[in-house]
Amino acid sequence: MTFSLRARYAIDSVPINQLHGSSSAVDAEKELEFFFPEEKTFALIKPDAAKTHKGKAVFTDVNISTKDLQRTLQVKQAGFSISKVKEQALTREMAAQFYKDHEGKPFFEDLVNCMTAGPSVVMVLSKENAVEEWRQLMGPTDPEEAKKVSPESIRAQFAHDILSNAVHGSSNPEHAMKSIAFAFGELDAYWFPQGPEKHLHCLFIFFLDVF
Ligand SMILES: Nc1ncnc2c1ncn2[C@@H]1O[C@H](COP(=O)(O)OP(=O)(O)OP(=O)(O)O)[C@@H](O)[C@H]1O
Repeated sequence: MTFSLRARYAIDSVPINQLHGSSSAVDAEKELEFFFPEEKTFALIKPDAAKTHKGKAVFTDVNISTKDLQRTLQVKQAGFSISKVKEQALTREMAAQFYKDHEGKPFFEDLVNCMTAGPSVVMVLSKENAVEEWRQLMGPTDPEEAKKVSPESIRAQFAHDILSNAVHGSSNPEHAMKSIAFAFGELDAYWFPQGPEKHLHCLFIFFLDVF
């Protein structure tokens, strides 16, 4: 004989109706968003890496199914949704503005040159704790250090050197919003619907009485 979850818990003298299941895919999405809010981060594949790896590598575990897939690096078990992606060639003014915190440092001119050497791939990535997790996935700034402490990271695998280090990721949520506005416009930074790439895979069930 089989019992439903509700029936089984009722038999165990736990108040009935303590389970909830989303009544539709739309409700499930709303409830998931409520309990597991997604964060957005800004990610950029720098010109050298975008050129070198163009067309031969893919984001394997990201929910993306567009032709832009061809232009991204291979990232395993990342679990990000790519909400926005496009190719963009930064001007010198844009690159200098983007990295203005580093103005005056000895590598600043080289950094601007590196960022304007060709088109970059810019993306908005969504996931719970996206900012921190993308930075972990990138690895340390210097690929030599990345190879030692985080050999699976993107920089350990794809960076050329500390300057031409394959990828950028926002360092905090506020920077992420500013960079998204910079690349995609204000509206996109503060509101945009989930992209068509985001698929709902799970049925959401939670216990109402556990807290
Ligand atoms: N010592 C250095 N020599 C040459 N280039 C450097 C050096 N330090 C940093 N850079 C370049 O400047 C960028 C910004 O440096 P930052 O210290 O903010 O590192 P990061 O936060 O790991 O990188 P990013 O801001 O690109 O995500 C680096 O990604 C790298 O391209």
